[in-house]
Amino acid sequence: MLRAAIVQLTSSDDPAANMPRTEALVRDAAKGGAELIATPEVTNIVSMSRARQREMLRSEAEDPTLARLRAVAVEMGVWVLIGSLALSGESPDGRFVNRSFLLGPDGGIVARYDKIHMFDAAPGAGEAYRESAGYRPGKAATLARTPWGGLGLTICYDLRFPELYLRLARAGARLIAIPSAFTRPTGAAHWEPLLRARAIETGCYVLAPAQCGTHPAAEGRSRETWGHSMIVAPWGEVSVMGETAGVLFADLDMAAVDAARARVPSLSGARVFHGP
Ligand SMILES: O=C(O)CNC(=O)[C@H](CS)NC(=O)CCC(=O)C(=O)O
Repeated sequence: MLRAAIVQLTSSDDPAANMPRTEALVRDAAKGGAELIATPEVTNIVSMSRARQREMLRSEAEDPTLARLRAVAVEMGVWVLIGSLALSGESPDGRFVNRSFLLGPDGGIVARYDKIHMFDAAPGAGEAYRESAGYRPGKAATLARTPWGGLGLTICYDLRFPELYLRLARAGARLIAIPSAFTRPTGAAHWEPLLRARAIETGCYVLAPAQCGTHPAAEGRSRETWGHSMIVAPWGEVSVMGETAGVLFADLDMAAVDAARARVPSLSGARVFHGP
């Protein structure tokens, strides 16, 4: 059994204000017995302003949220998946990166992953995002080794690209992280079915900690996120949060991965075919 926890947050555009709230919930999760604790996409800052991001963001080496959570991982003796940090100074073209970190219980960085698929979309209600203008996309899928098996690292909009998940599962993933900051319109329409589909088609546990609530407006644009953080079992059963910050625990029986794959062997059953 793995006791896992996901943390739901309403991150603001001030990393120094977000950090103690994040740390408090990670500590609550550890005190509740969680061995693996996952936080949402852009745990350190949600901002609609590139100017504000340029002012507040730091490089990986200087990021205070990363340093703080590494210390918490050591102190509490837990694995922490920082869903992502927005970081500057990592790309020669001046763009930021949207990077996940898996921390081991010794505080070491076990794996890093830069979000591959950038959210360039107009999901409705006058909202438009051009993530690729602000962030440099990653180019490499990442599978981390953990005591519970392979953990595939992905982020938010990646959820819509099922090939990535099939490749992670075929390479050995038994757990997949999908930390997110979903919009409200796409969350209402797509969040749960896409997460359940990824869990069912890969036969993996899916951990999907998300941002929720209302984030600071800037440049005349506001931002709300969907919340409803979820843990999905390989057979598709869901544990779900509401729309406010907090922690969700789940006891994961890793044998359910093998059981689901034995009942329906679609992960290993793909055939080579021609066309269209
Ligand atoms: O902007 C930042 O600082 C960090 N990046 C994000 O929050 C990204 C781009 S706006 N959000 C998503 O990918 C939501 C995807 C989504 O909602 C969907 O696929 O429907």
